[in-house]
Amino acid sequence: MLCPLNYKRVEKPLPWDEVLVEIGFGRGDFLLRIANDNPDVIALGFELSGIGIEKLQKRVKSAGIKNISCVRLDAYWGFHLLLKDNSIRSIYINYPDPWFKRRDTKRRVTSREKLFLFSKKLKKGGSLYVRTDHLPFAEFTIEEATWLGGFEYELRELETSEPLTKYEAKWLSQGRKLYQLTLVKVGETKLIELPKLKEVKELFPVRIEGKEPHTESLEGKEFKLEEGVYLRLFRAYRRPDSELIEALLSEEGFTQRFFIELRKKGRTWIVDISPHSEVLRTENIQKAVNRVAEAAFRP
Ligand SMILES: C[S@@+](CC[C@H](N)C(=O)[O-])C[C@H]1O[C@@H](n2cnc3c(N)ncnc32)[C@H](O)[C@@H]1O
Repeated sequence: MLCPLNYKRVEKPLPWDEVLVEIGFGRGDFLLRIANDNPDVIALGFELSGIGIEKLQKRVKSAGIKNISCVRLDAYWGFHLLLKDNSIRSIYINYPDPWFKRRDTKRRVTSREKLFLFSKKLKKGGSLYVRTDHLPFAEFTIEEATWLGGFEYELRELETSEPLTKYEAKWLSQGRKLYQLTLVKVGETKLIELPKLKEVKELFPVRIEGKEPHTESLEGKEFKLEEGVYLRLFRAYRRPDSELIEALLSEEGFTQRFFIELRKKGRTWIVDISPHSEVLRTENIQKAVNRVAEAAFRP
């Protein structure tokens, strides 16, 4: 099993029909434990921190655990891109960032859009377990789940002296009260429209004959490629026969940062994703290449 697994390269969705998923595994103590306790099931972890991924990779290797996989990706997009509907037995979220301010509630890992997606991917009867030291976070999650429908819930105070994770140890040492919220998928939810990321098999370079680029004029520009899809260009790096421009593409909130390369071959310039940038190949990445080629060679 790959840990880390490169979500840009794998066939999607992954072929797994029975998965345990942890969101934000930190050091990985809990993920290792559920993998050990359930050797016949895949335990998949999503984590944004590269350090967390590296630490887990080392521990998985040295312990010789075969049923763990991990991905460095926002769990929301991980669920969206990688997991089959009705394939998850349990989802675990231990001590998520609470995003205290009301205006930040959309960022919370249990906002209604995310709960909707989790529900789609959970098997019927499957559960989402959230541990937190922040009671308003648990109450927020209950409000969101109640609005959505399709879940039963139980909220209880945790009585433990054996920490499961780094943050659990930290909060226990400070004498904080801890809570466990369990949401069980019992039926269908209200529908929420999900973003559409269209992957393509291949990206095609653009060829421009007999003109010279002026990437300097693109620095700092922003383009709307379609509704909800924005391309922002940063610094350009120029040499006589090759130029690079740094780009950020946001597709309904899924962001990718990469370089677009312009390379001269004879009288032809070839515009393509730099071989040093690996991207998730989407229709909009192709549009970004096309747009840069068009704009860079405009007289
Ligand atoms: C407060 S720490 C808790 C870590 C660990 N679960 C523990 O209890 O010690 C939250 C972790 O979630 C990760 N994280 C936050 N948002 C995430 C997301 N959308 N997808 C994946 N990981 C996320 C952060 O990088 C961080 O490691």
